[in-house]
Amino acid sequence: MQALVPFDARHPKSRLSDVLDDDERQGFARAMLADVLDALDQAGHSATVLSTAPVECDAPVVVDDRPLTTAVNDALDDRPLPVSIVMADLALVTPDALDSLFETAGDVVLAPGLGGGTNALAVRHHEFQVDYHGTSVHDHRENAKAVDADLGVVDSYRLGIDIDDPMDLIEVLLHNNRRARAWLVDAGFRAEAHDGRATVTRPDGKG
Ligand SMILES: Nc1nc2c(ncn2[C@@H]2O[C@H](COP(=O)(O)OP(=O)(O)OP(=O)(O)O)[C@@H](O)[C@H]2O)c(=O)[nH]1
Ligand SMILES: C[C@H](OP(=O)(O)O)C(=O)O
Repeated sequence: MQALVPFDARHPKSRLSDVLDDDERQGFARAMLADVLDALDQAGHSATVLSTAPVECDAPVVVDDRPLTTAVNDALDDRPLPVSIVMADLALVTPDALDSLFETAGDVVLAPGLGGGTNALAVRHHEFQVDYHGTSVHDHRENAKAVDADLGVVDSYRLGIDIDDPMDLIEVLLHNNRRARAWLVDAGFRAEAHDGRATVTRPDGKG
């Protein structure tokens, strides 16, 4: 299945600004993007990055600086279905997790994110439209119903965790073994246990 990977190359991961400066957010976002692209490649799927600005990565890049929803809906209209939309901040994703998305039946298959987002989609219905931000998973359920699209949902922690906030970084240190984790370790981040809970520290840096 063809995959679109939306990526904000201009101002990525602003919710991490308390622990990463501008350059660091650019570097970390690109490390997560590379891991997502690797997983898609290993799962045997061709990926195109739908980016707000040119970006160096191991996939073709389409630059579209319009808002996410507009850019994705137009990209869907321009391509034969099925198409998946896999977010570039799914640092825990693996080929097996992606297979669970692609193999789940439905005209529209959702991989919900924590907090109401839509971390990944598989679209097999030509009238379905995306509507990101806010509680997009609810909006996508409604949009599927509005066009009589059968809905599938993937129950996957590796697809369900996107890296938005500083508290999400522990998941990368614990469950990613690729570029995103290496980037955090090189930047001085460490996972530590305190009072039975895993926490992230960065002894020598911001955060
Ligand atoms: N092409 C495109 N991708 C976007 C846009 N906004 C977000 N994305 C990507 O969509 C995915 C999920 O969005 P967010 O979690 O909001 O990512 P983000 O905008 O980098 O993070 P914040 O600045 O903290 O909101 C990420 O992989 C982003 O890179 C956009 O306007 N255009
Ligand atoms: C793009 C957006 O990501 P979030 O802001 O929820 O991380 C969404 O999933 O609707």
